[in-house]
Amino acid sequence: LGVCHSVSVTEIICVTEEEEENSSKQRDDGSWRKIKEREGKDCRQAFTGKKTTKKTPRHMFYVERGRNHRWRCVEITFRCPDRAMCQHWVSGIRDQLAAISSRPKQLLVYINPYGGKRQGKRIYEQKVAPLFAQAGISTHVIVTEYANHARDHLRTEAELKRFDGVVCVGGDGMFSEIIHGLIWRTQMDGGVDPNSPEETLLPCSLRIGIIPAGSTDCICFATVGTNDPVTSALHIIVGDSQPMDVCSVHHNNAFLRYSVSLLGYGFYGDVLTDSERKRWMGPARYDFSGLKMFLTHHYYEGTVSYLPAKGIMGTPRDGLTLTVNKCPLSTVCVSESEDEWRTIRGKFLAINAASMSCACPRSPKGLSPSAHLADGTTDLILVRKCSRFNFLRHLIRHTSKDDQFDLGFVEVHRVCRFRFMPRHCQSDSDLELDLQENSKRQIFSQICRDHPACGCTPIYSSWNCDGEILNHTAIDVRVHCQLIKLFARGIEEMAVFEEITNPCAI
Ligand SMILES: Nc1ncnc2c1ncn2[C@@H]1O[C@H](COP(=O)(O)OP(=O)(O)OP(=O)(O)O)[C@@H](O)[C@H]1O
Repeated sequence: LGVCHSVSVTEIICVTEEEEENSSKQRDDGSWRKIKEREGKDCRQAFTGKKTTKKTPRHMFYVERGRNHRWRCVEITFRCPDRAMCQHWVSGIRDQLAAISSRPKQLLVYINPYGGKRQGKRIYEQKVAPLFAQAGISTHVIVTEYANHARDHLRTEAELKRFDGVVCVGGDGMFSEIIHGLIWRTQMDGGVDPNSPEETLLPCSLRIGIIPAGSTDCICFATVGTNDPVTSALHIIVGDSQPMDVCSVHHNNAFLRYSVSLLGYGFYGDVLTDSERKRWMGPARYDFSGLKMFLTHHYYEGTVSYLPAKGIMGTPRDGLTLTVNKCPLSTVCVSESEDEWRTIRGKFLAINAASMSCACPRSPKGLSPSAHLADGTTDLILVRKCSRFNFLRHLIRHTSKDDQFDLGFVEVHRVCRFRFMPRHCQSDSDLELDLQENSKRQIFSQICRDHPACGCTPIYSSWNCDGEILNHTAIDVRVHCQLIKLFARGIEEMAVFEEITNPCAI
């Protein structure tokens, strides 16, 4: 082997004492070889070790990192001629593992049996439950029976004090249920009114783990770097913690939904609305609706106001992608005085707020490549009315190295709060002002827009809130810094694990 010379204790899953019957696997030269690969598991159970001399054995245990951020559980067998020495090592490692307080011991698990390809239960039972058992984690498993079962259970019934974390087995919709239940419950228990956008919400104490088993697993991909149930299970076992911002979306002082990834009006709202009508097409519906909405080229008028974030590290265009440990731990948001607000009125093809990069296998850079998970901000991207050709240039840049914001009709602002008011909701005085300012031609186009039957652009779009359609178009959005925590660590850079400098390494 000879490649890895140390392993961090924090990445050991467990130690067990081997039976002596395996002695046939010992080599005469005093070195140790891989003894088994566990069948039926994605995780290879390799176990290697090497004695440098007969009397001074050395041990290596590690979570093996594969390609594309995948982790596998690696098992190493060490045999020692001196039984007391062996037991000393085993108990020493066990003591160190027990001292890691961030590792969960009790988990509440929700499985959506109907998410994705309906494999949630099988994935959990075959790939995840054995790893939890091996790591000594006890679980309370609930297989959901209807939509919002997990959310409602968390809101009212779940005995949260018994658990160190909540795990959801499913897709982004299931994750959304979990955060809605957990955040709501935390506010209720703490006496905070979740309806008011002026309230600072209380952070949730329980961490959330995502075992990807849906048709869209974007949150898992953006926080772990891959959609692999074993990798996610191992991040949970080692007790990773990744704080994450959450946007609360309100309409007239009433809470609508929470968002952690994308809030999109115009293009992305229309694509979602159209694709929901074509569920029978399966995942191909997103491509179909995307092409259709690109060709229809609708734009929408309205007013965007935002509170710029200050005191933060970085800008939406600094090219710094999110990597492990690089996210600023806290943000100083501006004092919310009214004169700090900025207002933009116009015609937009898309208004997007990306609270994370929104990277996915199709768009590895994502909507806002430099968005951070936990800095208390969201990147507000405004795509003004432009030609189809220009809009296509912007969209194509999401998949290339070119900067998608480096176009005259696109602007991006890092904000901690924003509001949107579609033009048809504006007050009469606002509309009058507009009419005076604008030309006669625009008055006609307004009349035209009020009668969509003529085939002109409809007057309003819908908000796509993490894959759900909102019932209102006039919204008030506030970012809550690090409101939740995930069993994840962001996306690791190679250097992080090539060079193990942890003093706690063996
Ligand atoms: N037992 C259940 N029966 C029906 N629906 C459920 C059940 N449990 C959860 N759900 C709902 O199923 C929806 C989709 O679940 P999930 O996100 O796990 O899968 P998905 O395949 O990624 O979803 P989507 O169809 O949105 O791509 C969620 O919004 C959730 O509320």
